[in-house]
Amino acid sequence: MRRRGVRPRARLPVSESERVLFGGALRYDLSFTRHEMPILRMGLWSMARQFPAMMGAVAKAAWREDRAALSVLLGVEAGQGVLRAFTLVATNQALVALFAAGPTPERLRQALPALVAVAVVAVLSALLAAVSTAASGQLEPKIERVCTARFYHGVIHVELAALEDQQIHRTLDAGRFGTDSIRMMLGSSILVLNALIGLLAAAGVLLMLHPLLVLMLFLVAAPKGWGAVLSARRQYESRHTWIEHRRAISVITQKLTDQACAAEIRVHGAGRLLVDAYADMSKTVEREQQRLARAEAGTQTVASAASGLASLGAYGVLWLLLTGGGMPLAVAGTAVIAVRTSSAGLMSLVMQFNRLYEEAMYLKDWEDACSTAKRHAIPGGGAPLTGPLEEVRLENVSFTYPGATSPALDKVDLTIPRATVVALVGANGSGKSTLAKLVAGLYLPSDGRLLWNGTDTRDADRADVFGQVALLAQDFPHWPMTARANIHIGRSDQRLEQWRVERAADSADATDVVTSLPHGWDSLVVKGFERGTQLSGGQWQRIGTARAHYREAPLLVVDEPTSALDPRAEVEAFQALRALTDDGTTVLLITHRLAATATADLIYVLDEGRLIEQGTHAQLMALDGGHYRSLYEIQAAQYASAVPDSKVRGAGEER
Ligand SMILES: Nc1ncnc2c1ncn2[C@@H]1O[C@H](COP(=O)(O)OP(=O)(O)OP(=O)(O)O)[C@@H](O)[C@H]1O
Repeated sequence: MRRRGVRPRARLPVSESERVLFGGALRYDLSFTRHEMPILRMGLWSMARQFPAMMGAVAKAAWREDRAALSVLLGVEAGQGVLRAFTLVATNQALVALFAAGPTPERLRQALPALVAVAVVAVLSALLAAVSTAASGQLEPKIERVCTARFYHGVIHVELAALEDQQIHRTLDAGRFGTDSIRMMLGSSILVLNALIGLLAAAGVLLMLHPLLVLMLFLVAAPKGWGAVLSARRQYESRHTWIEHRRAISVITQKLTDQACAAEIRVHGAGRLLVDAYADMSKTVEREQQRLARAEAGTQTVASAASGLASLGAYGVLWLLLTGGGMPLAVAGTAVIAVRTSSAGLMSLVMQFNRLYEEAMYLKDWEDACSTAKRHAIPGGGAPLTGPLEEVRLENVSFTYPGATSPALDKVDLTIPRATVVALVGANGSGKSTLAKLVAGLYLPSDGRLLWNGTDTRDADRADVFGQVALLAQDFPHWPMTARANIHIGRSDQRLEQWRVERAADSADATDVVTSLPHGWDSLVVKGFERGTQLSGGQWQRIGTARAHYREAPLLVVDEPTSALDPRAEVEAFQALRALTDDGTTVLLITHRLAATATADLIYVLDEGRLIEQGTHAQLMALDGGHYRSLYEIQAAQYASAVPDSKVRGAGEER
C-alpha cells in the first residue's frame, strides 16, 4: 500500500540535464529507507505524545548552556499565561457590571476597576514579552553553537571507510540540516508553550462559564492541527527526496565562480552548459514546489473549512444557550471574547506546532547523524605506540573498499624500515595510494595485519599512529587561509612559532614563494578575499611540502610530490626527501617518476593490488622481463627519442 503524499520514484520528473550530467534522476527513494519511516508514519496523536520528550531534550540542552536565561524564559511564559486568564476574568467582570441593571454612570463606575485591571495587565504582558524576546535571543545562539559543534566534532572522527558507505554518508549529510533545528525548536517550543498556557487559561475560563464551550474550542482546533501535521510531513518528505538534486545544483553553481574552472568555463564554453543545467534543473524543482504549494492550498482549504464549521457550531451552541435562558448575556459576551482570543492563540499554536513538528524531524536527523558518527568513530584509546618508529610491516594485507567487488590490495607482504626512502611503483589503480592510506592508519586492513613497531593498527591508539605520520597527498588541501596558517595547520595542536614555520618553508624551498607575496606570511593564498592572492601549482606544491615538513613526523608519506615542479625544483625536492632520512625520518614515496625511485633504498612494485616485485633499483633492473624494468625503459626511451631530428629540421625549413 502506498503512503499518502509519497509518489513512486518513476513518476518524479527528471530533467534532461540530470540525465546528461549525472546519468539519471538525483532523487532519494524514501520508500527504501528505514530511519525516516517511523517519524513519517507518525500521526498527530503519536507525534503529540513525542513532544514532551522533544521539548525535554531542548530544555536539557538549554539548561546546560544557560540556566538563568532558561529560568527567565519559563517564568515569563507562565506569567503571560496567568495574565491572559486574568484578562478574561477581568473582562467577564467588566461585562457583568456593564450588563447589570441600573443607571449607566453607576454601571460604568462598577466596571471601572476591572477595565483598569485589563489595561494594567496589557502593559505587564508587553513587558514580559520583551523580557522573553531578550532571554530567548541570549539562549538560542548558544544551543545552536553547541549542537553544530557536536555534529562537526562527530563527523571529523568518523572512520574513512565508513564515509565510503553511501548510507552513512547520506545520514551524516542529512544531519547538517538539523544543526539549527534545536534553536528553532527552542523558539517554537516557547511559542507553543505560550500558546498552550493561553489556551489552557481560556479553556479554564470557558469551563467555568459552560463545559460545552471547551468541546467547541477543541473542535475548532483539531482540523488545523491535522493540516499542520500533514503539510509538515509533506515538506520534510520532499526535502529528503530532493536532497541530492539540491546538492547537485549547488555544486554546479559553485563551479561557475570557482577560479580553477574559470578558464574552461570560458574557452570550452562549459559555463553555458552549467548555466543551462542550472536553469533546467531548477525548473524541475519549481514543479516540485508548485506541487507542494497546490497540496498545501488543498490541505489548508479543507482544514479551514472544517475549523470554520466548528466555529459556526460553537456560536450556534452559544445562541441556543442564550435563547434557552441557560446563560446570561455577559457570560456569552465573555465566551465570544474567549473563543476569539483562543482562536488567535490557536492559529499561533498551529503554526508553531507545524514548525516544531518539521524541526523535530530534522532534529531527529541531527540525532541520527550524531549517533551514526559516534558508532563509526575511530576508536579512542588502544595500545600506545612506544619508542621511535623502527618499522611498519604489512603481513598478508588485503583491503576492499566498501561496496567494491574486487580488492584494491591483495595479500601484500612488505616492510618499511626506519630512516629509509621506500618507493611504491605501479600503474594507475594498482593500489599505491590505498596502501599509503592503510600505512597512515586511515583504513584498517580487511584481512591480514599492519604492524607499527609490532603493534597491530587495529589494536593501536590511532591518534598515536596519526601523530607519527605526515601526509603530502596528490590532491593535498589548499586551505583558504594565510600562507603562515597553511603551513602551521600541519601541526596545529602546537603553538604557532614563526621560526619553525620559516624553517619548514626553507626546507621545502617555499621561502621565496611566500616572501615575494604582497603581504608576505600574512597573504591569503586564496583569491576573492582582501589580501588574497593566487599561487601557481608548483608554488602550492612547495607550500604543501613545507606543511608536511613542519609536522616533523617520523614517517612522511608523499604521493607524487613533484608533479607540478619544474625540473630543477624536482631534483632538489627529491634530494630534500633523501636528506630527511639523515635525521631518522622514514619516507614512503609514491611516484611515477622512475628517475627518482632509482635512489630509493627499497622499491615495491604493485600490480592490480598485488606486490609483484621488490628490491633496489639495481636489483629490479637486473630482472629480465621485470615489470619495473620495462616501466623504467619506457620512460628512459621517451627521453632518448624525445623529438626526432627530421621533425625539428622540417619545422625550421618551413619557416
Ligand atoms: N574511495 C574509493 N572507493 C572505491 N574504490 C576506490 C577508492 N579509491 C580507490 N579505489 C579503487 O582502488 C584501486 C586502487 O586505487 P589507488 O588509488 O590505490 O591506485 P593508485 O595506484 O594510487 O593509482 P594512481 O597511480 O592513479 O594514483 C583502483 O581500482 C581504484 O578505482
